[in-house]
Amino acid sequence: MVQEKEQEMVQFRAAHKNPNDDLQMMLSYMDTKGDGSVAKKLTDSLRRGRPHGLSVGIDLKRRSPTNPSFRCDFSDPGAVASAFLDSDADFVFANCDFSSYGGELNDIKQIVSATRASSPSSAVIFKDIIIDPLQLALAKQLQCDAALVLACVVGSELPSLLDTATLINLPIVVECHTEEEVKIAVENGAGTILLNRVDRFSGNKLYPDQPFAIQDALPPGNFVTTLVTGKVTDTESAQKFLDAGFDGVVIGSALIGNPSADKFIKSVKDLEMGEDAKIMNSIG
Ligand SMILES: O=P(O)(O)OC[C@@H](O)[C@@H](O)c1c[nH]c2ccccc12
Repeated sequence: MVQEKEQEMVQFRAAHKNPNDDLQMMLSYMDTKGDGSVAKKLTDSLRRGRPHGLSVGIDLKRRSPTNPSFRCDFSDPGAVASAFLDSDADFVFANCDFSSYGGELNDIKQIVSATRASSPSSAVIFKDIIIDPLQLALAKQLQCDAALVLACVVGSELPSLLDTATLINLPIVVECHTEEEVKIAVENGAGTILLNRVDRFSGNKLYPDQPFAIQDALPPGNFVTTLVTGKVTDTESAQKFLDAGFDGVVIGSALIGNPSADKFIKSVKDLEMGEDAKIMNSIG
């Protein structure tokens, strides 16, 4: 996946190499309008379930690299996004990487405009294999509320991508698998961490309890927004994430193309933190 993206980026960089190019210009100047409202919108949307409930995000994908049997050929991604938001989902990941997720730029435009129209406070997060700052500028140009960066893909480039994101005032969601990745992300100022339970390096194996194992790497005081993803298919595990203090879950194949999706969203959103967990989380 990363190699394919590298190839694709050769052309993309060439198309945007002129210093007067819109994306280049965006990367060259600090966004001085940054007053914290962009970050606040994202946090509010990702923490809409708080103080005692979970938020639900949708991974709007037609294909899944971790689950080859999944496939859903919707033609109007804006309408699909609106339908999920009407069913009380809180935010949407819009997929850009065609070969892995079956998304494309036009999809993102449609998802952004449909979301602005039907649920303006809901965040749209640009999801791609991000390896170049130009992609952050693209996410900003498409008016996404944030972009996803995979810690395992960018490695030592993570701090500089986070700096670029700060410069252009685009919040970043950092996807992490390990405690080490969480530490590096947090040390470098990441405001939102997405913990993925599916490890792409070990043949897409599911580690159901991984989020709990790496929670210690998060700073105390709820400053960082935390989401869990990877084969979230039942309310029992969602309840555990809620009690452990996570803010939300991101769900893909269990919702896309599922005729009972609205019921599943409702059942997750109806969960309430257990009494012991309320005490623990108010201290932690
Ligand atoms: O519920 P699923 O089909 O397991 O997929 C969701 C998610 O784990 C996966 O698509 C994913 C991996 N990384 C992400 C980052 C953002 C959104 C979604 C994802």
